[in-house]
Amino acid sequence: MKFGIYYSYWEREWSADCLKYVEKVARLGFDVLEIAAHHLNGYAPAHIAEIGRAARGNGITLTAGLGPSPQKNLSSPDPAIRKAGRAFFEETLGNLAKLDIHIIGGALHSYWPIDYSKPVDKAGDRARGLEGISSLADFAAGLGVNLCIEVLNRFENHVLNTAEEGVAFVREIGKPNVKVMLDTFHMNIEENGFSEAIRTAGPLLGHFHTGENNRRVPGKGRLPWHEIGSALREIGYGGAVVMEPFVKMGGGVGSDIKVWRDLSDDANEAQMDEAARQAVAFSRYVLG
Ligand SMILES: O=C(CO)[C@H](O)[C@H](O)[C@H](O)CO
Ligand SMILES: [Mn+2]
Repeated sequence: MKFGIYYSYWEREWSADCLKYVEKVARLGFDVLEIAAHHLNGYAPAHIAEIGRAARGNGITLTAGLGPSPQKNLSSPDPAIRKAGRAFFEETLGNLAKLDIHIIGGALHSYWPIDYSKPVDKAGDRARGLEGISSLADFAAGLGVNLCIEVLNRFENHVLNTAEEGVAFVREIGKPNVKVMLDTFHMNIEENGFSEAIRTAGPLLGHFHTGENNRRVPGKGRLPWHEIGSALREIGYGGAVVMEPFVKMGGGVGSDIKVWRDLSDDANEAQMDEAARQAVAFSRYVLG
């Protein structure tokens, strides 16, 4: 298992530059830095090369996270939007390959967060999302990228809310580089049990997010980390465990995640760093 953190822990916007976090997370004891793929296509080629060099130099593996926008939604009923989504993914996947990134995770089959003021068509969105990911899978495989389909809680997405639904979706696609992704924050809301859900995903588990019940860093809440660790070891999970804490209000991140109070005890950057350092040490101990 490799242990990582999504840099959105420190940032208010998904478009924030990830470069400065490469050295920081290495210093704090992480193996993996997850970067937002939302605006990767806007990075200059020289900047992409610099991030890649920094990652190699610091011994950091990069992974990518994405909540596709409604305009890039592979499950949209509008064929023009699906086409724009496909073009966005092709360009993004090309940039991921340049960064030696082999994993992208998120609601890739849909968009995020869902606008529930509109009518919900779960069956239609699932069918179109399935077709979109199926037809993208070989393109991603050609670039060495795994598409990890994140199971989210009901308030953020309607298509896949449980490990069982995620597994059925990924099995139906039946491509070796399309995997299930679980996130302990969402599992805590939707699953009957953590071990059961992790066992359901089994060998199809391609990426794993951790966060407490209230999205503080692992170790500061009440999730059953020993149970989660035992289940990950039982299925022989050898992938990345990326913590995804959200503790500060503000910006696009704060509003997408719905952070309406400070959950960091008003931490400054040094205190945020220290909490992350302790959380990765805790994660290695309890999950590894
Ligand atoms: O858990 C999540 C949202 O609640 C997701 O992993 C990411 O935050 C989202 O896809 C943005 O990258
Ligand atoms: Mn997540």
